[in-house]
Amino acid sequence: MISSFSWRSAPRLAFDVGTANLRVISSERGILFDEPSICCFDADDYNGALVAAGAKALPMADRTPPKLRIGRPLRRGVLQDLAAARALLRYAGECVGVRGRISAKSTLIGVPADATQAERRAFMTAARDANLGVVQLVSEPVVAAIGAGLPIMEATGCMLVECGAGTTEVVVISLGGVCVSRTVRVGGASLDQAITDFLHLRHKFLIGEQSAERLKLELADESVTGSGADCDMQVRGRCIEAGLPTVLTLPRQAFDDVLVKHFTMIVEAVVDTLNETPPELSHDILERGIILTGGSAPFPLLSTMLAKATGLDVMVADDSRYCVARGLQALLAG
Ligand SMILES: Nc1ncnc2c1ncn2[C@@H]1O[C@H](COP(=O)(O)OP(=O)(O)OP(=O)(O)O)[C@@H](O)[C@H]1O
Repeated sequence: MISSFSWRSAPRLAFDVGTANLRVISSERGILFDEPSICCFDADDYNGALVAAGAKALPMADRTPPKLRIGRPLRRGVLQDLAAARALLRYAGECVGVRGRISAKSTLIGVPADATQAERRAFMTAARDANLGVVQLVSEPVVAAIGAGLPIMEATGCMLVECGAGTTEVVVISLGGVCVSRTVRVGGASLDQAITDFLHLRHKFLIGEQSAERLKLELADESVTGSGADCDMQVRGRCIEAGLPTVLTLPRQAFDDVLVKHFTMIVEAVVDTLNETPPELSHDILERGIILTGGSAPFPLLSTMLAKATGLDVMVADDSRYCVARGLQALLAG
């Protein structure tokens, strides 16, 4: 329940720690820091000295010699690399002017709604090690709903799908609490991986993480590719058979199966959630439709498939990738 967020001294900062991006938010100035969730360490150094973090570390991914190690704090929404989390949180804190230890009860961190106790403890440990003081964890989809401007405190059901890089969270919220929820550990990052696997297995063609991300964003942008089959996609990488760098040209349509398979997992989670939703809340959702938030929300095929499977209106929130950040700012402002 939102009303249970209470603290003696008001929090000053909030951290939206995502699989793809880390954002730091203040109540007065909004987003102070917005960079990729990635670090590069010196693998030869006993203490694993930090070489670069955030935007400076991103171009290093897939391009490191053996003496460097790339670390990503989260995988599929779960904190998996504590050293990277600690280093990135500390770096972000320093970028926004955190010096020394923040006073107790001064930081909010958004976490997936289904985070286990162990996962929550891992976030607390990373935040403590990064000198962020005592932290309050808040449920990301609820915060996203606040950021999307949904009337979550009212006696009416709102269905929201938070589409991130590592997780997709489906919630039905009413009276400030989550009534029904489902989390699937798929998102923009697993779609990048599915595209990479498809090119590897079907076309014997290797591409890196950043090329997969660029290709996915092109596929998502129908103003560039159109939604029809008559557009060609050019992919730069290495042909396995020739062993040489080359350009592969494929029709846009060649990626349809990969995209449909990926979004089907999300559609199933939404349909399962609707199946469990009590009838009065179903009535409200019929009127209000489904709201999509998060960075992966603008993919047009997702809205199309959801509308077809449910018969409901599907709307992407304004500036969907910043809904969690806006919600955290609203919570900080009280
Ligand atoms: N226009 C777009 N269309 C489709 N996907 C997009 C678009 N813009 C960004 N993305 C994807 O959104 C994802 C990042 O979203 P977001 O910042 O909400 O994730 P995150 O908070 O880091 O992840 P999570 O909350 O799942 O841990 C990336 O996978 C990125 O490729």
